[in-house]
Parts: sequence; C-alpha cells; structure tokens
Amino acid sequence: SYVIDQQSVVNPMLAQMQASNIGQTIIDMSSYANRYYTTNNGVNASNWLKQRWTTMAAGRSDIAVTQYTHSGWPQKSVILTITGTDNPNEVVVLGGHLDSINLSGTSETTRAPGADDDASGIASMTEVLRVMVASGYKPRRTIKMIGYSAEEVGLRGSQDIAQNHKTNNVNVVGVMQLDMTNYKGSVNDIYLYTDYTDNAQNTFVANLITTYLPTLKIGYDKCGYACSDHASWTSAGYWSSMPFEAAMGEDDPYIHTANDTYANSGNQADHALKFARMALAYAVELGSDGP
Ligand SMILES: N[C@H](Cc1ccc(I)cc1)C(=O)NO
Ligand SMILES: [Zn+2]
Ligand SMILES: [Zn+2]
Repeated sequence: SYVIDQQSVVNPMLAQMQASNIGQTIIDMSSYANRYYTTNNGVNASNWLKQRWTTMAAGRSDIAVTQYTHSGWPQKSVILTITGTDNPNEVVVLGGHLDSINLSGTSETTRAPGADDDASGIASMTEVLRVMVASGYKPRRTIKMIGYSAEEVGLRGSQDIAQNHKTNNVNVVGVMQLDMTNYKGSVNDIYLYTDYTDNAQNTFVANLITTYLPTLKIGYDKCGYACSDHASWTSAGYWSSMPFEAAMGEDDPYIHTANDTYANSGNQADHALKFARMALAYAVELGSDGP
C-alpha cells in the first residue's frame, strides 16, 4: 500500500548516500567507447555491470545477479534480485538502461559515453544497492534492479523483460524508471512524467519526495510518446513511474552524441543523488510491505 511508515529505516540510509559514489560509476561506465547494443563494447559494459553488482552483493545469500539473454542482439540486460523475506512473490522493480547510442551511427569504436543517458540512472540505482547492503536491509517483498539493454533502439530489452514477467504472472507491484538523472536543466528538481505512467503511483512518489526530501521541488510534464522503459511495463499492465531530470525540452542537450560526458554534466552527481535518494525511499517503503 502507499502508506509511508518506514522513516526509522529510510532516514539513516538516506544519510549514507553520496554523490561521489554515483559520479565514479558514471565515469566507469562512460569509459567504454560506447555501450551500443550490438558492439563488443556494449557486451563488455553489460558484463562489467553484472560483475560490479555481483561484487557489491557478496555475502548476501538473498541477492542474485543474472544476465537476461535477448534473442536478436548480443548485449544482455542485467537483473539483480533481492529475494523478499516473508512476502517474496510481490516484486518491486527499479530500472534504468545500460546501453548508449550515437545517433550519427554507432559502430564498434564510435564514441557514445552516455554519461547522463543513462549511466546516471544505473549509477543512482547502484548507490541504492550499496547503501542497502551496507545497512543490512532485507526487504519483505522482492526488489529487482534492472539494467536494460537496447532501450535506445525501441525499448527492446525492457519489452522482452516486462512481457516475460507478464507471461509468468509475476506480481510486480510497482516499477520506477531512472533514465537521465544528472543534468539539472530546469527550475524544479524532479519531474514526474504523467504519460505512460500510473497516476496513483506518481502521487505516492510525490508524497515520498515531500516526506523524505522536503527541500526538493517537484515538476510535472509529458513526453508525448513512449520515451523510456517505463512504457514497456505500462503496456504489460503494470504500474510505473518515470521521475526525470528536467522539463521537456530542457533536458541534457548532449544526449546521443559523443559529448554526453560526465564533464558536460558538471563533473558532479548532485542532481543524480536526489534521484538515488528518492529511489531508495520508493524501494524501501514499497519493499517493506508484508503479505
Ligand atoms: N528519449 C529519451 C530521453 C528523453 C526522455 C524524455 C524527454 I521530455 C526527452 C528526452 C531517451 O533517449 N532515452 O534513452
Ligand atoms: Zn535513456
Ligand atoms: Zn537516449
């Protein structure tokens, strides 16, 4: 339910979250020439993330990291699963995409660092994972963190995965997409996109922000099309939200080029930290509900 009642668990975790960790993950991921869904670099970036999350989860028998093989292209998606303690059949999903693109054409050596789009979202999620493990948090529901492949070429990785969850009747109770979290182009801090998302869950997310991040300003906007992986979950019949870095038209102007670099996001991850904190609050509040 959308009751906010985990303050004693969430607040200490929020205090542990650091922008510097998010920045390092962005740097690491944007060091690949590109993370395009068909290149060796793209395959290697996926393997890097799997290894990174596996290392971070060491010692936790309730956490598994797997790669999802897509038929038709080589770059795999990465799925981390924290199995719930006493309500594991209900699943909370945090997502972002691990692929990148240079719209001038992406071959093996084409530069597509994708620092903001979407290393920033993966990095925000990774900091959530680090603090959950550091604090020994164990959710009652299952929490999944997913790095989708092939988002830039038609939400193809998330389409496969969302449909697979639907086919298997997985009871996903909520999905949050983190795609572009680190370029502050607008006056407000977090923009909740209202198309291809669930209105009731968006209200819950807004309440989480006012409860846990009261200094942040919330904006609302629409993409006008299926602009990221949240739309794959919505079309599979699940409730999703898409908190985004800026208002339409004020987002990162460098995306899909060789200039989507950490430097062009200001060489810091302060904006992404807001999204990481929001995502932690979302995952813990939803993840702490019993059967
Ligand atoms: N189209 C999305 C980015 C995107 C999303 C919303 C808005 I408004 C502008 C741009 C993308 O490239 N995701 O990878
Ligand atoms: Zn993106
Ligand atoms: Zn993109």
